Amino acid sequence: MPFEPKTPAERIFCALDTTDPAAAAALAAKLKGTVGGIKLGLEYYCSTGADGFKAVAQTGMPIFLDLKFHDIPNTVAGAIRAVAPLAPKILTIHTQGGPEMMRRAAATAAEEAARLGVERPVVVAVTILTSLDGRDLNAIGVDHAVDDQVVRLAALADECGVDGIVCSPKEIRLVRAATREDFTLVVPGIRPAGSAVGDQKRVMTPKEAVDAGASVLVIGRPITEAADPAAAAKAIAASL
Ligand SMILES: O=C(O)c1cc(=O)[nH]c(=O)n1[C@@H]1O[C@H](COP(=O)(O)O)[C@@H](O)[C@H]1O
Repeated sequence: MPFEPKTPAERIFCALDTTDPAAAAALAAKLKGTVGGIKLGLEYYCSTGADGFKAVAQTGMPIFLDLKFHDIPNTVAGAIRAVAPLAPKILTIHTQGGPEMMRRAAATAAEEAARLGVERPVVVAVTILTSLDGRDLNAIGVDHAVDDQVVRLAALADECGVDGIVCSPKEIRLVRAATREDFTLVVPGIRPAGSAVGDQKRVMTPKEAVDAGASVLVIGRPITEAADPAAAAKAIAASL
């Protein structure tokens, strides 16, 4: 199930990395209409759980639940069943759990959504985090260049039947060439010209990422730390 946004703004999912459900719901309401959805990740979910998810979901915004599941296949399948009633629009797992884990994750997400009668989440697998560079890969024993490793993991994820991957904007063109046409490419590491890079190492501007073939742009601090987040999101959408 590919993710097919109809407008530039719908491609943008704003990452709300906070522990405060009231603040997250208020910001989600403010961003409604200027972005396609909200991404809730480890910091938020570990602090607020399913109730925190529901607090943001009741704004009506599609939710991308980014918990990057990475464990043995049975445990990941159980975690997917546990979050399935929340019916997230997008859900992350990790390629590095391996082929069997990815296959089980894709199958479980489909089976559980059908059983519950909810829309199936778009399941995407994280390749190499955008905070890593070649030196970091070498430090964990991977001797391939970042590009090569991302393409290898993307092709494996495609083979295993997940809907797409998470990669940095730098690898989009290579991944597009190595995967099926409707593969969903979720891309963090997005920085409008002039904004602080922070802990991200492989970045591009929103327009460069969309021109290269990104399906979804994950953008956090350039929107959430702006004096006027809705205006910042609108300016990014206009730049696309
Ligand atoms: O899976 C992700 O969303 C993710 C993968 C990755 O490789 N890099 C990455 O930054 N992310 C997430 O994307 C968001 C980026 O936030 P900003 O750096 O503030 O724009 C964060 O919530 C990260 O958890």
